[in-house]
Amino acid sequence: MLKIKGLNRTFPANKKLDQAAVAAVDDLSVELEPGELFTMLGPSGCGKTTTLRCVAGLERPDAGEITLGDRVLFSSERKIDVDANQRGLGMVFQSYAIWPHMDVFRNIAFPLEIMPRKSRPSKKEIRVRVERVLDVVQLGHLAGRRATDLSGGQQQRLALARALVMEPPLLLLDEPLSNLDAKLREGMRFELKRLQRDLGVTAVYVTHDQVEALAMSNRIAVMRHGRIEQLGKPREIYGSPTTRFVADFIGSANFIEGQVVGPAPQGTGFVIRTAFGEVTAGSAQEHTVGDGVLITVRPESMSLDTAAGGDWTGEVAARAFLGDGVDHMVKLGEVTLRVKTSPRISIPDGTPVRVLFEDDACAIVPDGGGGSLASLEPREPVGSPA
Ligand SMILES: Nc1ncnc2c1ncn2[C@@H]1O[C@H](COP(=O)(O)OP(=O)(O)OP(=O)(O)O)[C@@H](O)[C@H]1O
Repeated sequence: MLKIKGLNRTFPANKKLDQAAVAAVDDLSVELEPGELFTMLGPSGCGKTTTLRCVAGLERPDAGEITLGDRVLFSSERKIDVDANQRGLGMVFQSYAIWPHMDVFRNIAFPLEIMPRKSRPSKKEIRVRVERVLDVVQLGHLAGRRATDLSGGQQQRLALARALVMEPPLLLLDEPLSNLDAKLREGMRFELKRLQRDLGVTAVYVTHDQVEALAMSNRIAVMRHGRIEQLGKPREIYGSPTTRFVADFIGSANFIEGQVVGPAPQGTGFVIRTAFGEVTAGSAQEHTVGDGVLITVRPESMSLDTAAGGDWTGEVAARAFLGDGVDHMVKLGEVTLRVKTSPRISIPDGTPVRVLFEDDACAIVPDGGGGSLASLEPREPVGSPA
């Protein structure tokens, strides 16, 4: 499958525009498994699109090697750089450029019709292939409609059908759902995943939307500054972030500083003393008594008790109704914790509350990455006032 080795792409400085050089992709290596949906996730500017464009052949890397099966697509050492249109990859980008003057059928057939004569399928075969992908993306009943008369979601499926009709060994998807409204985007996530799985096509998916990445991917590479910060299954990335950056970027983690008191009396993990009380936290690493650590806890792994008093007592500072729950921002001294409760619970601002932790709620962040504590304050709740 796709193998990327030591990929580098630096955009040179531009003195006129007063721009410094940017290492958009910095020594990136990764190997995809056949049939997987592999997501590159990260904030704007972390190098996701540049990596994808290098694979597509739309961007020339400075160094590295890209191979697909036993075909070398790019190698700086061997001076190989296969043209984009010779790589035979399927691509769906954010702005899915459909041809407005053609109907749905022609939009899909066209890439086959313009293939070089010796590899071009017969007219009959083109028809069969187009009808098959129309079926897959469930647009068969709209084959004769003008592409511009389709809804956003239908246009998106059309773009996908046009990529699939080429029967590519690898599908490259760059934020293909970002132009759709929230409801449609959610539906398309599952549809896209179903299509990709049913067809058994390997896909590289680029997004900055962590929910999308968690919902769709077999594996996620969280990227930062042109490098992969963590690579793993969605559950691993969410449950066991290995750096502060990943914990903060995926979901809406809380962070609390503390000190190791000793091993937990039961099971694995350590007892951590914090300014607000003690808590047990799991860890993939060894720690000694007195170690300063940072623990992370998910908003949905805590609950609130209005019979306040004792350790972990704070005050509700703000709330936001999210539909499937209520985010309570609880102020404990200098720290604000985001606690997600069931939608039936709404505790008024100013109420003293005690924060309770589920078993295995807390994990010690190994902290391989940077990010100051100040930047790790929970973001404002997104939702309407509860
Ligand atoms: N043609 C270019 N010339 C100069 N700098 C560029 C060029 N293309 C990208 N960059 C820079 O390279 C870095 C990585 O960009 P890239 O588009 O790969 O990021 P991204 O993670 O896909 O971001 P986004 O989610 O905003 O698309 C950014 O700092 C960007 O400004």
